[in-house]
Amino acid sequence: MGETRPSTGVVAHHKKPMRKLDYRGSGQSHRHHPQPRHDDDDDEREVVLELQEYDHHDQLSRWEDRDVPGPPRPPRPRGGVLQLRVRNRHSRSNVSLADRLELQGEDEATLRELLVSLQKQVSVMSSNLSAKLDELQRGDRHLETTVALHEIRTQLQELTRSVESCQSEVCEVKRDMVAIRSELDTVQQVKEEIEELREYVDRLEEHTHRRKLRLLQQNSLLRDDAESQPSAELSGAGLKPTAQVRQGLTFFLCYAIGAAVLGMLQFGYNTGVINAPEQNIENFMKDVYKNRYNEDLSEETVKLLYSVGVSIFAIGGMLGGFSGGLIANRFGRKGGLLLNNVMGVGGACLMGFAKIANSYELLFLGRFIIGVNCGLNTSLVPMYITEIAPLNLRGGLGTLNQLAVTIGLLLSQVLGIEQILGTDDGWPLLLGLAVCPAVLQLVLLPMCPESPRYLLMTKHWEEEARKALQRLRASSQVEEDIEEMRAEERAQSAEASISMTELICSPTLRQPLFIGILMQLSQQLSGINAVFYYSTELFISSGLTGESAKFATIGIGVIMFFMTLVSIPMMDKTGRRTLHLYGLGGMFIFSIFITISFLIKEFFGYVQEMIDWMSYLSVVSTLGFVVFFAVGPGSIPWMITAELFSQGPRPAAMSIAVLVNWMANFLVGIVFPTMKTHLENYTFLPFSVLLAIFWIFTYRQVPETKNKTFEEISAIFRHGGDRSMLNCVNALEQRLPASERAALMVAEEKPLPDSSLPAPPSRSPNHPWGRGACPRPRTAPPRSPPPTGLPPLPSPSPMRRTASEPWERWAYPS
Ligand SMILES: OC[C@H]1O[C@](O)(CO)[C@@H](O)[C@@H]1O
Repeated sequence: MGETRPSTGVVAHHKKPMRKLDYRGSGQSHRHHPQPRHDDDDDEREVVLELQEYDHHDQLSRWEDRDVPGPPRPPRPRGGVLQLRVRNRHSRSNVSLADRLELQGEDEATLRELLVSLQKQVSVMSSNLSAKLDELQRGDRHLETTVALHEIRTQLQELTRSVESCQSEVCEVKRDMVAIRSELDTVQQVKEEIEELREYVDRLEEHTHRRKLRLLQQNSLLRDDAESQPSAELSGAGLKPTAQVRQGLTFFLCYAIGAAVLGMLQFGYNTGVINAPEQNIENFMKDVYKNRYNEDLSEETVKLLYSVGVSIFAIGGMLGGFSGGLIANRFGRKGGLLLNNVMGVGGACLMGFAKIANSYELLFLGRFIIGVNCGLNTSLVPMYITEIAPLNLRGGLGTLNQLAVTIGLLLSQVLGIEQILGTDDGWPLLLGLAVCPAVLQLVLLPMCPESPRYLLMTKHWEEEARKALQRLRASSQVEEDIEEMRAEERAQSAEASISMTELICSPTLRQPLFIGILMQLSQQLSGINAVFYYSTELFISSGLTGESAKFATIGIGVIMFFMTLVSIPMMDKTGRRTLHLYGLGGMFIFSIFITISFLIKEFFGYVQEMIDWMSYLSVVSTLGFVVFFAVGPGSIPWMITAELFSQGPRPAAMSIAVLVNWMANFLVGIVFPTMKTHLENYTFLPFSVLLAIFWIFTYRQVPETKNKTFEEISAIFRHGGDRSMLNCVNALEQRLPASERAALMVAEEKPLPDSSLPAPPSRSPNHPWGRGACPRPRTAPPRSPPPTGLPPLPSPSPMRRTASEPWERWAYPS
């Protein structure tokens, strides 16, 4: 009974022929049965092992050669087929028994042999089989790989499509790259041009610095040599004597400053005038009330009414100070001052006639109007002085603002004593005398020139500006000043004026504005007015008699005046920042001494000697406090606020800073009595703390403005308020060796050839912005070079040559 397995027909396809392993045991070992073998004979016992094997590689390669994705392929045949056929010869039925027995022994041995051989064969087969299985398994992996490859192929095709679309994108990107590259070239070109422009500006700045240096040195040299050197020597050195006159104190400069500071005198006078006749004014109020309502005013109400009279002045001051910038731009510095005097006269008259009119309301109104007048003065006068002063005298002349304030204060203190006008009949005249500075200024001011900076940079009246400068400098050689103004104008993009909102929002102007405000606060919150308003009381409370306390207060005014006078020459030598630091530092120390003197009185008041000593200490401390105020914080805030800004933002900045000053002044006046009640011996301690804070702030933030042009000061803030520049007086001065400085003085006095001057960079005609499209929107086409040989300068806008409005014709008679 043969057991067969059908072999698969796929065999025919294989390259490798079917391998047929034929193990026929009978033919190998049995000699008794040499019968021929018949494959189909079922007597024969045979073992046939057929092993069919596919050549998978062949099959795979044929499939894989088909590159067109076809229908799903049939599953591959799994490996090969093993056929094992065992046929038993003993299955024949016609064999005899003897034969059978004979055969049995043989057969057993044969069978055993066969079995052994079969076992061998099976083991060979099994090892073959496992080898085959291994192969087959490898074949499986091939098949799986094929499927995977198919998938990969599909994905590859998709990938190909994506690559194609990517290629088109790459083309586009390439085109963009080309465009970007050309733009980069353009940017590079622009960068180079900016670089050139920057170099040009640097050279221009250096040129201006050198010119300034020459002017400064001329002045100091001429001052030193005026007595010792013959004029021939000066001209031999190439220095024109006119230069000395031009940058020095000319008659018109002194005249104009004298006329202007009357406004500050007015401020000082009205600040102090109300203190001395306090009792007389309160009597007047009581009388008026009694006459009107036929009843007495309570002491409290009188005090309240009096404090209204005092503080309404500060409220007017705030209003006037704040509107100063607006007035300065609309009517000019001189024009504004002239108009302001109308208010000065009006306010003074109202106060002077209040008693005759039997009305304390008139007194209040008069105080308010004179307050507005003083507020405007504190804004306009420092602005005017700063603008007309030559660079090297700006500090000293700026100090005259405060000197005038102290004169006004002193005058009011002296005139206010009982022996002069501090009486029930005298006080209206005392207050009404405020008409004098106003009238005097009305008379003097029309002859003064308007600020040339205002004329040139705000109004663009070049001719008027030149004339004004010529009068102020007493020379026709004013081109250098004009040039400095133009440089400033160019640097600020010809901004005629800047509004307050623009000022507050501008990042470059915010820092100087903050400094300006803090400087004003350092003046008022130092506690100076606490001393001024309440000094008599302070002295009495620290042990002085009423009489000596009054004289000590006048003494304070006198000291203040002299110290301010002394500080004038120091301003342009030592510098504003340094003096302000000295001033605040000294005030801090003496404020501590004031507190100590109060404490000594508290704890050792029972010892008479101690009381005497303490009175002495308190007077000396207060005087010291005032002396140091005069050194710096008295005058510097007024001038430095004007100095910190260039022409455009200056009026708006002054308005804000002056408003802050008045507000702080008002605050101290209102709060100090309460402080005294609550803090007692420690009343001055808050001022000490504030003084320390202001000192630190000044040290860290305030730049030195001495000998710097407005443009140079603005540049400090444009460059981010570089701390290293804070105390630098003149960067270029320090960079130049002494020999070069001396050479410059001589060489630069001669007109400079065009070639020695920085040449403005020219823009290529194919510049990407196009010709003339360079972003300098506010400048106009260049004009012809000025005589000093500087490069062509742009003019900000068409010049209006003459005054046209009625007030202008009145203010600037031609
Ligand atoms: O000189 C003292 C006076 O100076 C001011 O500070 C103005 O500069 C006044 O507020 C003060 O009364």
